[in-house]
Amino acid sequence: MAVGTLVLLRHGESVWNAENLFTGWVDVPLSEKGVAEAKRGGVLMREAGVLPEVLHTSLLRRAISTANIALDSADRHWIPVRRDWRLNERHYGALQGKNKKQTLEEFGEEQFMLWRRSYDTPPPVIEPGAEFSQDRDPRYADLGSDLPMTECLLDVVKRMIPYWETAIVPDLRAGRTVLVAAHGNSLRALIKHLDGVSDEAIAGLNVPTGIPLRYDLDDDLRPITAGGTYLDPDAAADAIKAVANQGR
Ligand SMILES: O=C(O)[C@@H](CO)OP(=O)(O)O
Repeated sequence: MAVGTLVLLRHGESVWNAENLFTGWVDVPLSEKGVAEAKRGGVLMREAGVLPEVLHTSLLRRAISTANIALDSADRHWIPVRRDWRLNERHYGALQGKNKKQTLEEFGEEQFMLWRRSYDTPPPVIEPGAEFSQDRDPRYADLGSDLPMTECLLDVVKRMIPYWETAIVPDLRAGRTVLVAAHGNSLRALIKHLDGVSDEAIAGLNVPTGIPLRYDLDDDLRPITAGGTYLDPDAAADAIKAVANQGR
């Protein structure tokens, strides 16, 4: 049986993206612009004839809302859904809730970019009980020692791959069109895995909000077109630059 189609969708702009704050696991809603981006993401899927048959999301409302809005505008609001913390955004540790511009000014470009984009340097850990910590959040009550207090991208790869292999791959092997609605850094982890991007090169890879990225995969689950295809390539190119320049 042919392997199905994979569609990756980063949530639309959140209110904290708009305010330039590190977000991570903090459960902020979409901004008005983010809602519009999600709707347009659904229109792009419908127009391209990319019709998801199953949805996988994180446990965060910006991804959940984006998927609901996009699928509604693609007339696919009825498909089955699985949600898992393993698709959550990278936990940003003690940086959660901090302003990116101020952090850049306080710590300098090199440290700022290490925390944002290095593969294996996590931000400082968040204190349990801190305002933006998730250690008392009931949705993560069963995680035990898996609950992160900070994460680098390598940590995200390690916790995301088991979900990819046990939950998403079986849907693809069954020939389904699979929508994964997630986050900038959890999708970077997945793209790294899919495209075999090196630890160094992944630092320069950014994912725009709200623009579906389509991957057709061969029998070995390798992308037929490296990097996949954005359903609106021009808008994606502009938005990728904006993400790369955040904090400036
Ligand atoms: O704040 C975050 O959680 C992420 C995504 O918005 O930011 P960055 O792109 O800086 O990793």
